[in-house]
Order: sequence, then C-alpha cells, then structure tokens
Amino acid sequence: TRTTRPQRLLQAVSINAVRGDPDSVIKAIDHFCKHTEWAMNVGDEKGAILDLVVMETCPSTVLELGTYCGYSTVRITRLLPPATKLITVEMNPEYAHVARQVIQHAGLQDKVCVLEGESADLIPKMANMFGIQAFDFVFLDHWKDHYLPDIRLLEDCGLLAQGSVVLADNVVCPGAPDYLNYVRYNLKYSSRFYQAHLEYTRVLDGLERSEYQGD
Ligand SMILES: Cn1cnc(CNC(=O)c2cc(-c3ccc(F)cc3)cc(O)c2O)c1
Ligand SMILES: [Mg+2]
Repeated sequence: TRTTRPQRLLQAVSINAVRGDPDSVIKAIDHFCKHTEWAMNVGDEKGAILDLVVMETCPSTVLELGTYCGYSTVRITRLLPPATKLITVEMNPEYAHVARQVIQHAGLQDKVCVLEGESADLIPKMANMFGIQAFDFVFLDHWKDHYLPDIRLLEDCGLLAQGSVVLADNVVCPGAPDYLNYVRYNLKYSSRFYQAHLEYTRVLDGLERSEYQGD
C-alpha cells in the first residue's frame, strides 16, 4: 500500500475535523478507527477514563511515552490550563511527523513538545532540557516491555514526586505483567485498575493508575 496507516489517519483528520477544535479531531480519529481502519490509539472508552484521571490530577507538568499519531496527546492537552506543557516521546520518526500534524490540526501545538528518540535516552535529560523538577502526570503507552524500566528510570532521575500519577495503557492487552507486579506490590505506589476494552474492540483491556507515595 502506497500510504501508511498513520498517513491515512491524518488524512481522515484533515478532511473530517475542524481546525482548532480538539474534540472534532478526537471524533474524526475514533470514526476512522471504528469504520475504516483499526489503529492503536487509546480510543474512546479508555480515553474517557484517561480524561477523568487527568481532570482529577490537574497536572502542571505532563509526560507521555508513546505518541503514535497524537490521539492521546490531544485528549490530554485539551484538558490542560494554558500555562501547562506536555512532553511526548516517540521513537518512530514517521509517527512523530504525523502526530505533530494532528496536534497542529487541533490547535494545540503551543502546549506540546514532541520529542523524537528513545525514552531511556531522553528521560535523564528532561530535568535540564525543560527546567522541571517532577512530572505530576505520566501516561505510559509505548512498548509494553519498556513500562517497567522507564518508571524505574523516572524514579532514579527524581522525576516522580509524592502524589505523581502514572497511568498505563494496555496492562491487559497486549499486557505489561512485570510492570503491573511492580506497581501493585511496591509500597512506593498506591495502584488501582480500571477495567475496559482494547480500543474499538470487545477484547478485555484496562488502565492501571499508580500514585507515587514519595521516597
Ligand atoms: C509499533 N509501536 C509503536 N508504539 C507502540 C506501542 N503501543 C503498542 O504496542 C500498542 C499495541 C496495541 C495492540 C496491538 C495489536 C493487538 F492485537 C492488540 C493490541 C494496543 C495499544 O493500545 C498499544 O499502545 C508500538
Ligand atoms: Mg495503547
């Protein structure tokens, strides 16, 4: 096929979504994935849970690992007050390029920094790069076997503080068993599971919300 799935998703956004309207971008992507072509966005059902957790956290510094096409980036950023920044990390340059255009279509480009590269390389540089102490909210949605090493790296870099909330997608499907075991049985976290379904399907999945209790 000439075009890639992310490019076809972006085309659906540019045709069906209103420029500067994040909700119309979200609706256009969900419609595309339900009626045209499945894609690994967090989706509408888990997205509504993501919205609730973001709203109750009221974060001022946000990190997302795994941008893909920017669907969850738009979902989160549309809920943030003007002064806040969201940093999102994507290792695949083609995904990052599509995500920047989706984020721009939503009119949220001034609140988002899309970083290209490996999360393990970038996390240790973030405090200096952005002049931040800790992240109030972290959304994990990248390679599932990177969830555990990356949350440990965030701890070691002092980027989690008491009350920091880490929300992880796909803890059932595809699954992140080592990560779940860590956050559920480690006293440094208070963790709870939100049962849902894999985006746009009836397959069971869910999100794990883990609150850092401090050192
Ligand atoms: C290539 N790549 C770049 N980033 C990533 C990280 N994301 C995932 O792997 C991911 C995968 C699935 C999924 C795929 C096939 C299937 F049959 C069931 C589930 C769903 C998700 O929500 C995901 O986030 C993968
Ligand atoms: Mg996911």
